[in-house]
Amino acid sequence: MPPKATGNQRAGRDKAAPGGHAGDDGPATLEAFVELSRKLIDMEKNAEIEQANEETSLCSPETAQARGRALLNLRVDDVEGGLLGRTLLTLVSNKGYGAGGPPVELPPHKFGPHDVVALRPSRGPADGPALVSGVIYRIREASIIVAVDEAPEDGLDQPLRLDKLANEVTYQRLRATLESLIRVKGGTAATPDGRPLPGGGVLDVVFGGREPRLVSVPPVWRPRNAGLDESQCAAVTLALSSQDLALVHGPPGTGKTTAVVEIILQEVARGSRVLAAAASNIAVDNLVERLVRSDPKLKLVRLGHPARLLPAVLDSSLEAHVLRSDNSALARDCRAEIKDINARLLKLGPRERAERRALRADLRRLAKEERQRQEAAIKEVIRGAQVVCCTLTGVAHRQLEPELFDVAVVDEAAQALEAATWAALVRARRAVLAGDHLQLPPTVVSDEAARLGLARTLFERLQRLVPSASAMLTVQYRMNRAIMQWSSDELYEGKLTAHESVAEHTLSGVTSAAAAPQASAAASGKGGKASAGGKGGKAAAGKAKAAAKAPAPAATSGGASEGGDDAQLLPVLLLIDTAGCGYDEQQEAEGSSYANPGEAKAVMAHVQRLVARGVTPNNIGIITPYNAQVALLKELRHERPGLSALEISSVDGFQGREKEAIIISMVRSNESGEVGFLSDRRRMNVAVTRARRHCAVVCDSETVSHDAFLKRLVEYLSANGEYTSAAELLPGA
Ligand SMILES: Nc1ncnc2c1ncn2[C@@H]1O[C@H](COP(=O)(O)OP(=O)(O)OP(=O)(O)O)[C@@H](O)[C@H]1O
Repeated sequence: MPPKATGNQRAGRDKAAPGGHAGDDGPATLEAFVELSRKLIDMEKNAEIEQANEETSLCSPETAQARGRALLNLRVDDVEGGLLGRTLLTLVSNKGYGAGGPPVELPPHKFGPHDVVALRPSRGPADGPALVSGVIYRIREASIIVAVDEAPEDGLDQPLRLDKLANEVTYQRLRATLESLIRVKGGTAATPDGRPLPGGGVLDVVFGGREPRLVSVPPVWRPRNAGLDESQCAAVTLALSSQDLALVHGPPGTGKTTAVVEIILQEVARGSRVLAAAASNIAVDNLVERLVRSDPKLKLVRLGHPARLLPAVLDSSLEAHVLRSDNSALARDCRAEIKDINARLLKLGPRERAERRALRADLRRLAKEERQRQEAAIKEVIRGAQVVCCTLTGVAHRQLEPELFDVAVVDEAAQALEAATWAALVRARRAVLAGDHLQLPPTVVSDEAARLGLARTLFERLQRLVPSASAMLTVQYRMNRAIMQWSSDELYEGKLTAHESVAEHTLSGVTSAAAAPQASAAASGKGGKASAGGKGGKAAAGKAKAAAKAPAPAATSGGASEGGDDAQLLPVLLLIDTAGCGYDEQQEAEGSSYANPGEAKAVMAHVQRLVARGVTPNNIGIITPYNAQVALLKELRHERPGLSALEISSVDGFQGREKEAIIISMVRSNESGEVGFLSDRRRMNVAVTRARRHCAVVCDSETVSHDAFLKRLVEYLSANGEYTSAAELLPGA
């Protein structure tokens, strides 16, 4: 049974660290893997359905809305054609309708782009028939745009509710992949026209105990991207030399996608046909954008529902290619003729039977021809593509069934379920997997399924199983060295180095000089000093001393006023300690997410201090592992003018992204030293490494230091950055 407090499996639910399977290499045989996976996928599907039911149909509409799974009392503000034949419905709140002003902000919700949703009458039953279902195209503060195949003719002129639907297709496809794996091993898996699926070589490495093979002489290749570093070049060489399987391990900011783009371009240059896939639409789009930018002549097609694609890649979509094709023009002619015949049919009298029959026969013939022309257009575009890009779920789409590839390249492979990854691998002779198993694993709703291995990825397993097939990228292009070093030492055996372009960069490089004088006044006397108040006073004072003794040069900002007050006020690393401030955590009434109102105020005080120093809000991100704290911080943001561009999200929401300044709110503060999933190394690794120039951690050092890993983080921040007590940020609070 899924946890009650669901709402979000990614954040807010405190559970054992997912993927705590160190040393567990998973089932040894393919048969055991398939059997276990079938069971775990069913568990996961049931957990997701149960979660959806609990949060929607089994509770009152108001509770469903409070849990973020439903939005009530909406109205359609706009119906637009476009998006390659789909219809876009813009939904806004009915509240305040008619008052003449702009639509009011939607209540907090957990809808995200690409979610499958149903639109129903607000007053009807939650599990009643939908007026229409579709995919979320865009989300704004006051509106949600849903892409549907066709707008319903009736029913949109009443108060509406929007519900998130469980997406069962994903599970059906995962099961189908598992079945095909058995057939690949037996040599009986084939395309519809009888060609055998080629993924057996990779299966032999993973389940047959065979060592990955390399060509005897590594191929010579001329980089398309002249700026690749040595470790990226080595990864490309390994991938091009591999005869079955290569892994690219890319720690945060090390240019994993840059290396993947180069691998794909090199493969195309030597005549390979490439399947490029990733678990999420956003990762696939990112890859498409980068590939098209690197080689505008590349024959590339992006498969997927247009609502799920970024506008920048729509031009590469299958639909856009098909619309441009000759077959498509002929199909359009058929459609025009069909329309014409239908109009003639309407005008015929009841006696003109023979003519009616003849026109009907014409209609059938034209409809068949239109379908055939469209299918031919689709086939032609896919066949002609050097690179086919789609999500791992999309690989199982009917349109790809007849297609085979020389190499399957999977980006963000450490965030993909193993069964999903195999969908791509069985379609190609060779595979390249890129990812970082030391960042967040795939999202799994069922705790039990995660515990039994569903969150363990093929990438993670292969890192241990065949380390010789893996190349690690070691130069990072994001973080100041002081931010990177903690992550490097804790998770990457100290192997990372900071590229010189970022190693010393600080917030002074992105502040507007105009704001500085005001800033000094706003923040004067608050940086770099320790407070000694309340229950944590002693510890705080002790740590402050340590920090004062060892301020690393790289850990404070330089820039215009090197060494002066400004430098002190914009440190690279900052620990804001709430120990002794009495900011106790609070657990949600329903569920197990936590919030900490006192800590939230301290976080916002630091945001304002940064803004006063000239850091623009769009350069600042707040990361907190708990949904309840995300909601609380968003309320505080709303109360403060000028902060709408400040991003506040769970760790998952920030994976793969970066900000100049990151503030981490750890939330947990209790007498017993409970830290929940804060102790997940991978979660904290992602949080810290989103920061380019400034990382502030707001926490109760006494509580979190009960965990050895977090204690080391607190000590690292104290020793290499500045320390301040939250009491100093909020005097008199
Ligand atoms: N060899 C290089 N020289 C200079 N900049 C680079 C190089 N490789 C990557 N970068 C830069 O580093 C940043 C991160 O690169 P990229 O997006 O490829 O990394 P990633 O590893 O996929 O990122 P993430 O950490 O989000 O997974 C980008 O701004 C990119 O331009």
